[in-house]
Amino acid sequence: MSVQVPTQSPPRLEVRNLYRQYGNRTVVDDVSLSIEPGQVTCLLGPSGCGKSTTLRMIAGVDMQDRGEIYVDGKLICDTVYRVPPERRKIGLMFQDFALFPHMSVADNVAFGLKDSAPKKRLRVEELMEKVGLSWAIDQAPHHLSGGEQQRVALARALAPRPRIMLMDEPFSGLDNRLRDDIRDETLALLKDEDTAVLLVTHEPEEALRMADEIALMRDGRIVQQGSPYNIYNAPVDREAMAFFSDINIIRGTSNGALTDTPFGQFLTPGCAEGAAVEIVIRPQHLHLDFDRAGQGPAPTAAHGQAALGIVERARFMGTESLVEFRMDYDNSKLKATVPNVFMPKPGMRFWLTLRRDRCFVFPEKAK
Ligand SMILES: Nc1ncnc2c1ncn2[C@@H]1O[C@H](COP(=O)(O)OP(=O)(O)OP(=O)(O)O)[C@@H](O)[C@H]1O
Repeated sequence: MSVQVPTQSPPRLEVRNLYRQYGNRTVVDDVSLSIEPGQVTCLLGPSGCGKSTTLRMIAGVDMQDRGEIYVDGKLICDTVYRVPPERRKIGLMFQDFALFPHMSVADNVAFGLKDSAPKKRLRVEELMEKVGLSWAIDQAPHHLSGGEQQRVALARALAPRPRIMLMDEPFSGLDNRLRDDIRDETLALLKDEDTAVLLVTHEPEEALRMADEIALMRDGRIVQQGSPYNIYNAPVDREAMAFFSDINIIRGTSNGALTDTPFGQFLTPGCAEGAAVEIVIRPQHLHLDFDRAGQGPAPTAAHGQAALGIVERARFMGTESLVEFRMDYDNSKLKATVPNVFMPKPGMRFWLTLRRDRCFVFPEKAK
């Protein structure tokens, strides 16, 4: 009897061990990624970390020094073999998406299509309806607003049914309110077309909002890859945590498997005795209690021990308030956010506790 081995289809896009050097500087350092149809992966990282260079190599407009790129399991580029950009079935969308000004919207969208005129028209009409711009099909691009032009650019990029869409900060030229709408519509359309998407951004909110998977990049390398939830809630190191929000750092020294802090003891297994340790927590996970004649709340398992802080400054931020404290134990500063309006006066005393399940312990970085 023969046993049927289930065959798994290869990822839509797979990048294996890409390297790129400019001069003697490595700007893309061993980057590997794989993206399934209908999946959005965000390449997220600070300016200059190598995101656009990675995208350009996948698009075929730059060439890697090492590594391979596959589409649907087929090699499209290594250091010897190279499918030219126009034959990769990859759509591109960049911040400066410039439509052709001398062509109508319909001709712009049909630009990459090789079908007969009636077929082209059908595809253009279908896409214009999907982006909510059927009324603008025969207009000149300059009659449309920035957001509408962005939608036309999206329709143009999607018209040839690319199997993969590469997007480099495509929404950064739009104002905030418009950007949220266009992001959501774009996402829905890309999912509808079952396109695999690699989106480059340096904005964590954009990645959290759009990505099925985030690849966090730093100095040319992917330092962490996973779902937005995991990247946010299980950061690999302090920098990964700080990329998404403000952080507070409480420093201590490991004493075997424990580290003493003014907020109580923390388990620090694996840290050498005497090693410097950082307990890192986001401002929204600090808890405040009023001072009761010099007394704070009793220690609990969930919040540990309370430490006294003196208010230095409080600011209202819209949906929450940010309070900055000078800590009584060593004059260090800690920040706490509180929902809604909470504006204590400078000099007021509060007892601060930490949500222990939201604390991360990292070895202190060598200076
Ligand atoms: N053609 C080039 N020649 C030399 N250096 C380059 C070239 N292209 C990019 N670089 C350098 O490589 C590094 C990575 O650039 P890249 O554009 O990939 O970064 P990025 O993460 O996309 O940044 P940003 O978000 O600012 O666009 C930068 O330091 C950049 O100056």
